[in-house]
Amino acid sequence: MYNIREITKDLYWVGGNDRKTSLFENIHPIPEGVSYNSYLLLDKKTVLLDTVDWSVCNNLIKNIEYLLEERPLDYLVINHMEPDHAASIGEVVARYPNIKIIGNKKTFDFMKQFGYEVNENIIEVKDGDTISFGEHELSFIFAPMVHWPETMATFDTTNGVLFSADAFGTFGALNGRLFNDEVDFEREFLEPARRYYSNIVGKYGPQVQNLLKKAKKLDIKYICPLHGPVWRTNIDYFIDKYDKWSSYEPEEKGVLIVYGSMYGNTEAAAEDIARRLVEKGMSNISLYDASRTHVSYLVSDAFKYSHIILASSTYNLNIYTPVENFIKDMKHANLQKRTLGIIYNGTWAPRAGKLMVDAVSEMKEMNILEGHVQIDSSMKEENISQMESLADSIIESMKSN
Ligand SMILES: Cc1cc2nc3c(=O)[nH]c(=O)nc-3n(C[C@H](O)[C@H](O)[C@H](O)COP(=O)(O)O)c2cc1C
Repeated sequence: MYNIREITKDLYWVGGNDRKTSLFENIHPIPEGVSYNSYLLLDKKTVLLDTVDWSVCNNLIKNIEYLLEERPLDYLVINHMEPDHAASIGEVVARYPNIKIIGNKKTFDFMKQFGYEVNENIIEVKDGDTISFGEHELSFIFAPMVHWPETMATFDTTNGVLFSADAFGTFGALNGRLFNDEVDFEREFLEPARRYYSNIVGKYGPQVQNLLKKAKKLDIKYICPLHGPVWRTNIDYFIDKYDKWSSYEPEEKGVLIVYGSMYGNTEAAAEDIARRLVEKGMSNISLYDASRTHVSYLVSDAFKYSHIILASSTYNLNIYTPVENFIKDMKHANLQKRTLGIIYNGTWAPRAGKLMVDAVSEMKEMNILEGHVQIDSSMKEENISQMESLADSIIESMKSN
């Protein structure tokens, strides 16, 4: 059975929702599900913009068949070759063998690499090229590394629809809604959107900035991403979030505290610093046990908050592995411009402190506050003044930021 939504004249959402996959990219938990968006333009010619993940291929085919009635499918635009959007290309081509595929040189290189036949039925476009399909003219805007090298966005110059590929996407199934004004975005989607951005696209901030510069020159009326809601109101709100995230500016003054603790003593230190911060007036705090929280949530909050406190016990002369993993993932996401406090623990060779400082020092524009707190197995009276002064330095550094 079909399940489609009309977006604007001649344009339909023909994608599907996935609530079965537990790990997106086989890494990131998605308890909120995810949508794979595909769009069908019914002009003099018919144009499908991207396909979907294999898990919802049947939904896509039913939706296309319903809308096309007896018409052929003339064109497929591939904005992104990642399999969560491209896995259904083979099925679409098998059903519509005369379809012409529009992409760039790298799109077709990747199609071959993924085992698709690339024959004479392709149209290779260059950055800025346009093609008219009747009333609608589509312009192709290259967006390399947002988030693969072949990625492009497509802009309908007739009605101002931007097909933005993975940019402006988010985790979260749509549950019948499609447009941003049909959901409570801040409540339901902002955290999944931040977690999606920071973990999937976060590394490519400069490339996202390039796309935003190109987008500024367009009169955008709708943003149609490959995951999550379609934007048709308050578009600047989401563009502003993207501008912040991609320039690595924190969204909020606040403190993310991440601890790694086997027997609870480092955890007690994390609790202690949290309480001191609140008593000094800073209550915008998130505190996580790195062993129990998937690292994608930690990276997401690292993009959100201005300050991070790392509290780790020493583990076989190293940083406790889940905390080390978090630092590595922040580095992989290219996170910058944060202020950090360090608390570390050890019983005979407390090396975690120095190792955390070394690891964070390799990242750009990270301000590591002086006065690292060393705990010898468990917190003692003599640690209280150190904790107090770390809390004071955090509050003080917030004033100057
Ligand atoms: C497997 C294991 C390895 C450890 N390795 C070290 C170490 O190399 N150096 C050290 O000073 N303490 C080491 N410790 C002690 C921990 O750092 C100890 O758990 C900590 O001081 C107490 O903090 P916690 O209650 O937060 O775990 C190790 C403990 C365990 C269980």
